[in-house]
Amino acid sequence: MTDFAQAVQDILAAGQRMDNRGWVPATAGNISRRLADGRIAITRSGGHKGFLQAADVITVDENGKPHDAGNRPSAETLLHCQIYQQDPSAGAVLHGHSVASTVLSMIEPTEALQLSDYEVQKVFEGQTTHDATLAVPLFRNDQDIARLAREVAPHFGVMPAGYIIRGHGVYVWGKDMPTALARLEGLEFLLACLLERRKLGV
Ligand SMILES: CSC[C@@H](O)[C@@H](O)C(=O)COP(=O)(O)O
Ligand SMILES: [Zn+2]
Repeated sequence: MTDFAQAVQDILAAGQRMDNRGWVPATAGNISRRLADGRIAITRSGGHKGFLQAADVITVDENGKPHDAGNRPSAETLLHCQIYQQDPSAGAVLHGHSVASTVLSMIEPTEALQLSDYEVQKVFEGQTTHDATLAVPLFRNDQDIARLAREVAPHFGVMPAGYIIRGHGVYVWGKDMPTALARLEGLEFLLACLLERRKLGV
């Protein structure tokens, strides 16, 4: 199987998994995988990520330009390209719109969601104990993706392999698709816990 064919399988399976968990409502979310030759396999813009077909995955260069000019990649392709440029170890990027990430990022007055005392924090690199604090940065939503990317830029190297756009959703990445999926699942679990606690007022 070619690297691209494997990436297509990875992306379709990730879309189904994210849809099953309720993280990609309507046409929300986008998914990509870096190929060994440096190209990026990414979802087309606008499709439902739970029902992706092989033809819904296309390739772009490191700047987000589609190799076939007729293809329209995800509207947020630049955010994926930025992650691959800033983190050479990144091999897969996932973006979803869960209820917890949307609601918590809208009501949090500070610049980050602080997660501590949770065992599951350890899905993120550098988190070796529940005693540590995982600070997931929050960025203002912006339809100008290049401007949004400039807001995110200074945080690489400081933030964990994930961030949240307010009222919008999460970006998470990892060295490969299983790692990115595990981080997304871990982060969504933590956000769900935080939301429950806010509802309980504790
Ligand atoms: C349901 S609207 C969501 C979009 O505006 C966007 O945020 C999104 O996540 C999906 O965009 P896409 O261009 O399909 O990758
Ligand atoms: Zn989105």
